[in-house]
Amino acid sequence: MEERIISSEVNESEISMEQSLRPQTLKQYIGQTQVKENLEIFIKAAKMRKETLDHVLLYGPPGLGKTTLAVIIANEMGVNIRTTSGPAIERPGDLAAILTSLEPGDVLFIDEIHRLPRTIEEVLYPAMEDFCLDIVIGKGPSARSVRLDLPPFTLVGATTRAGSLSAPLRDRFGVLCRLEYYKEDQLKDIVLRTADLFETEIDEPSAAEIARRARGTPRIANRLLRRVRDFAQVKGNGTIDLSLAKEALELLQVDRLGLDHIDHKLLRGIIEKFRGGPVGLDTIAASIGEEAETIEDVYEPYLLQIGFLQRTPRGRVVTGAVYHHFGMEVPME
Ligand SMILES: Nc1ncnc2c1ncn2[C@@H]1O[C@H](COP(=O)(O)OP(=O)(O)OP(=O)(O)O)[C@@H](O)[C@H]1O
Ligand SMILES: [Mg+2]
Repeated sequence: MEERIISSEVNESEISMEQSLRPQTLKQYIGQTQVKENLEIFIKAAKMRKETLDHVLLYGPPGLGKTTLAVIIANEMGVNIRTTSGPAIERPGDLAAILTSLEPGDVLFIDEIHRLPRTIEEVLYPAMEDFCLDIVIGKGPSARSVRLDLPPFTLVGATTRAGSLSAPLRDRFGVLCRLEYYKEDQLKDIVLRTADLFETEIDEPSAAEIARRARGTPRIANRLLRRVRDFAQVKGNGTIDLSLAKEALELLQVDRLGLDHIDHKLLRGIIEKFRGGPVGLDTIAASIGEEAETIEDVYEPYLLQIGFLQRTPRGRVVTGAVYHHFGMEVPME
């Protein structure tokens, strides 16, 4: 897959920069009001009772702040966080090693928890429910099972695919938090906050312009800001104003809704080759030379979110908004 500036997934070179931009407290975390309010109450209550926080599942598209929230939860609880991911835990022993090394109250963060192998999931159930671990020692007829007590801990799981989580695992989380795409004014605040951390001067209209093209996603907003800042340094005096921001975004080929040439290819393809649809996902995939799964996971979610695409039982359909966006006439039925 080619690199896209508006990709919601993190690229290698951004990882350390992202870490430095992460808000550290619920107060600093912009948007997601409902999730924040809930967490604030649950955290307060757990602290008053001097208990660990219930297990928390964070789900939603990439780049919306799941990892950030996991770190914040640990900070607000005043405990350590241990981070791992579903695919990193291969054998029950891997999980046992992590669990037995936790301090009471710690947060264990499992990213991409939907990719946890089933055999590991089963080890996790009693750990989540009763803070204990059943492990089998030895092999064959002499094998016996021993029960190990664990320190009480909070599991924070994150996933972009809540639907792929098994029901028994999902049911063991006491707190379910669904992250939503951000609104423009929230993204604007995120851009202003990041610019402040970068010590870059930017005015509100420019921040709003970047926010508008960020596909509801803080990660993309921060990435666009970084590119615009580079442009301002090279072409100007480092300060970002609206005309400079627009010029930079134009060069990045991100249109005023945050769509790039791949989105355009996809949407125009459906209009030109399939009269706007309905057309099956596999047919679209073949016609633009992409994997169906990539379209479904990476390209489509935002287009569905802004109402440019609709899923029907007979396939994908582009909406009138797409014709307007391209300055085309909406065809008569
Ligand atoms: N509410 C927020 N306020 C300010 N910045 C945010 C917020 N949410 C996310 N960010 C910023 O966006 C970037 C991406 O966030 P994060 O890594 O937490 O996303 P994620 O949901 O874990 O993504 P992935 O699914 O790829 O793991 C971080 O650098 C963080 O600084
Ligand atoms: Mg993450």
